This record gives sequence, structure tokens and C-alpha cells, in this order.
Amino acid sequence: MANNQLLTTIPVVEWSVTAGGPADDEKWRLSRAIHAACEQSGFFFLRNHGIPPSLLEAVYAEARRFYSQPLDDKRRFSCSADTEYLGYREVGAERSLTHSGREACEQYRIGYVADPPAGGWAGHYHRPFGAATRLLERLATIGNEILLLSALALNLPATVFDPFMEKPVHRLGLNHYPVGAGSALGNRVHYSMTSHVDHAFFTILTQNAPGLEVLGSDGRWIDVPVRPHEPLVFLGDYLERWTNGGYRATYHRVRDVSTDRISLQFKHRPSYGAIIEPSQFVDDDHPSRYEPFDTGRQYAELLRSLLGV
Ligand SMILES: O=C(O)CCC(=O)C(=O)O
Ligand SMILES: [Fe+2]
Repeated sequence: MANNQLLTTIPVVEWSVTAGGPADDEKWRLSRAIHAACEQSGFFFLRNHGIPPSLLEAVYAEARRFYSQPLDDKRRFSCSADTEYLGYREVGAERSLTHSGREACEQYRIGYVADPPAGGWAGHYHRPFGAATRLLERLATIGNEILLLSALALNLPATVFDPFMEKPVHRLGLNHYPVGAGSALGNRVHYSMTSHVDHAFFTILTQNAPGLEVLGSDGRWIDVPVRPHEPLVFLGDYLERWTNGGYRATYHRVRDVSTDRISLQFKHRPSYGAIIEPSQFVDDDHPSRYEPFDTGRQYAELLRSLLGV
């Protein structure tokens, strides 16, 4: 029974304002808590993170406002390779990686860009999302602290991730799942977003209605309880590669919804040119299980293939 409980309960990490400060007992406690959660399951709730509920509510409201507009108005913000995929993706824009249908949600991305030309085109894509832009900054700070604590947890210098993080291309996604979108698209599956791992070090996600499921280490799907102000952190593909599989990326998916749902997902990403390889964890006894991975190029190619733009 104890085992059963372990596998279906999502661990909670109590955050602390000293997380970004100098090394002390509290920081050590946090790094152990994160390490335990990452080794056990790869995901955890983050409590006492300091982001005001009012900011999160303002972001949900902003997303609702944006998505309630006519499609032509939303299309003024459509994403493409030229926008580094910032902006709007309408319902069904994204094909599924695993079935013949399309993802049953509409999506929007804000974030940092690799190549802002003079004139700052990226401003256009952030204009409808002032509160979300403030949330992005808060989550980027927490993300940096989680990365630093992961380095400590793995007995590596606090600076070990610095070379990857000179100009990070973080993303904040705002997804909207309308009721019935999957059947309107003709999908034959009962989920609105197909199981996948995120292309990031990790993701920090909140949802305002049920739907998210994460794959536990025992191979069973776990329904993530709705906590609109308490984010779930889960590991992405890059930490799995970088730790040579010591930490496993979390497969996740979204069930078809019975109430309108919004999720906010912050993806903590490295600089565009960062190449991730497991060199810190490879020796004669532990051969490399992953080829060097060009994060920026792969991400752009994946999105081009899923979206066709
Ligand atoms: O909506 C969700 O809860 C998950 C979205 C997601 O997995 C993604 O956009 O990568
Ligand atoms: Fe995801």
C-alpha cells in the first residue's frame, strides 16, 4: 500500500525566498527536496512560490479575453517561423505527433526571442498579454533558481548551467481547450493534447480546470488536481539528456474537457544555440545514452513540422 501511495501522490516542494540567495541550510533542504522529487517521479507541486494569486488570475482573465475575440482578430497575431513561433495557433493548427488528428486547443506563446531585429517586432505579440509578460518574468526567476538548486542537488558547481543561459529563449504558453473541440475536429481519441515531453529543462504549469495527466514512474497516468495558483513543475527532455537519463522527462497529456479550460505553461529554455549533451555524467562505467542535441534548431524544426508554417 505504501508503494501505491508513493506512486499516485504528487510531491510538494515548499519554496523559500532564500532559494536565490547565498548557500545555506534552507537552500540545501530545497535542493534535496527537488532532487528527491526528480529522482522519484520527475514532477512536483511548488508551494509558497511568492507569485500573487491576483497575478495568476489576471493572466487567466487576459487569456479568456483574447480567446473570446472573433477568429480574424486573433489571426492578426498568428505565429510562424518568422515570429520564432510567438503568437497565436488556432484550434487544430497543430497536428498530433502520435495520431492522425490534430490537437484540440488554441494556443498562444509569448517569450524571449533569439533574434530581435531593430524595431522590436516581438512587442506586437506581447501587447495583448501585459499580465502574462509579468508572470513570465517571475517564472523565469524561479526557473533560474530551480536550475541552480538542481546543480547543487547533483553535486555540481552552481555555475554549471551558465554557458547555456546567456540568452535564454523561455516561453510562456497560454492554451485554451474549448468543450467539444476534439469531436468538432473529427478526432478519434479522447484527449485534447497528445502525450509528449516538453522541449525545455522543465515546465512550470498551472491550470484552471481539470484535464492534465502526467505519467507516473509505474506507467500509470495520474490526474493532476486543479490548483490554479500552485504550479506543477515537471522535467523536460533537456534535463533528461543532460543527466544521461538520471532524471526522466515527464510524459503528459490533456484529456478531453467537460468545462472550458485554460493552462499556463512556462518552459524554461536555454539560449537558441545551446547544445545539450550528458558530458557531466559520462565515464567508462556510464557510456553516453544521448547524442549532442541542438536545442534551438530542433525546436524550430519540430514546430515547423507540427504547424506547417
Ligand atoms: O494544457 C496543458 O495542461 C498542457 C499543455 C502542454 O503540454 C504544452 O503546451 O506543452
Ligand atoms: Fe507539454
